Amino acid sequence: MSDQPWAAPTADGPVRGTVSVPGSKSVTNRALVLAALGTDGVTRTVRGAARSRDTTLMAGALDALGATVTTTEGRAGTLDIAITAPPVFRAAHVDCGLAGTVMRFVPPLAALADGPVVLDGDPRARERPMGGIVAGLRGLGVEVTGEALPLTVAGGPHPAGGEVTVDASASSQFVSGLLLSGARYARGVTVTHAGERGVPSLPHVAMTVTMLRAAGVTVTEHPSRWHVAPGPVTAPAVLDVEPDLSGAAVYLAAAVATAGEVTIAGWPEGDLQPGGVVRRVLEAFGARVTLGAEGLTVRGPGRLDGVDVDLHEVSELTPTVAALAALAARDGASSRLRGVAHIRGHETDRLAALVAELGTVGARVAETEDGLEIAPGPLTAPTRPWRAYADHRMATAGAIVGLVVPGVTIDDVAATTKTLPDFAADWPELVGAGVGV
Ligand SMILES: O=C(O)C1=C[C@@H](OP(=O)(O)O)[C@@H](O)[C@H](O)C1
Ligand SMILES: C=C(OP(=O)(O)O)C(=O)O
Repeated sequence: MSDQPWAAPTADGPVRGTVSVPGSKSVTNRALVLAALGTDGVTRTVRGAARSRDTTLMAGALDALGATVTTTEGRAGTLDIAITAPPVFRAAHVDCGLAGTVMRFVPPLAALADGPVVLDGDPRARERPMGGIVAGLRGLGVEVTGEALPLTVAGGPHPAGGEVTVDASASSQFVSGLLLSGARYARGVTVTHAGERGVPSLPHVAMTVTMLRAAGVTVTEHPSRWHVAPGPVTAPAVLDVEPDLSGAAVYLAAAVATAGEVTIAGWPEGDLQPGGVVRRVLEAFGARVTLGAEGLTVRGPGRLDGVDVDLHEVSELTPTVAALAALAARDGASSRLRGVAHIRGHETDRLAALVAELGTVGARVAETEDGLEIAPGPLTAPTRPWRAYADHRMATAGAIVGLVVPGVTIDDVAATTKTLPDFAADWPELVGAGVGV
């Protein structure tokens, strides 16, 4: 973290520009895992990966476990990461950082190693929920020491697999993690979710299923139950990574907040990420959204509408939506964000963090059992620097607020490198120059 808070640029008019966002960390990290699980000795290339902390951590984890990982410059600032699966994974120490995808996707793969694998991460990572992975692995015949990070997975290298019931209401990544390596378990893996709440972020489980199937794995889906059959894992030789749509939403929010116009180049046609939901959420604020040859374009309204949205399926959008809701409140509109109780276990407790940080600019935000309520009222000069809590999306939420509230500074803009390595340079350029970045 730098000692100096970062001055968030204030927009002196509508923000206009075209933005190319980095590849999705969710797609990249699944692709890296599937390449490392390959059963045919073929080298696979994950093309267009972001140079972000989470993807670097995943590549580092797979390297430590014995995969051959070669990173080269890709097009437009991206990375191409070539991965060859090892004959057998080896004992290792794995740094998960603060990456949910690393801490939940790697332990099931570590069970295929021929020795113990120790996983640890940032201080906050030790507080993030791991129950579904730990209980799930034990139910599948894998010895795990610890209930959260630091964890040791004993290694096998031939885990039995079978059927397991877990409570995945704290994170969809419990399900995704168990499924991703499931084909390499002797009996495959069947995961049933049983919990007080449903599995959040279900489109991310759908992403896992789609990418497994593209890797030749047989997956059967039922409500709250998924089965991966044992068998070969043979992902395509080149795995292309789509732009990160949750990252894109931050740049699009600049148009929504300032009655501007922002285009995201290369908006994906498929439904690997919930792009349609991103569009609908921004439209709820009164934005106009169009998809054309040049990409997805959002035009912001003069006055923002309040929103009443269930973000259970797209919970990682919550900080962005909360920032826009605070701006709508300034226009006299109240908002309600629902279905996101589990984000108390994200990079930070995002509900508490949003109440505290939006409060520093005078927003009247109350935490509910499963979300936030934002009451109408003016925004005022910040009382102190906006805290990022090492959370990329808290940092970008502060930047969105800073577009219209002069004087917002962010204590740790480097937190954005978790998924958006160039944010601290791109954002001022977009806000100030009104040209493509
Ligand atoms: O599998 C994934 O790539 C992700 C799943 C979601 O996690 P939760 O289900 O814990 O919300 C999402 O919020 C996270 O940013 C990425
Ligand atoms: C929740 C998030 O990340 P993670 O993959 O670390 O859970 C996120 O990116 O908003």
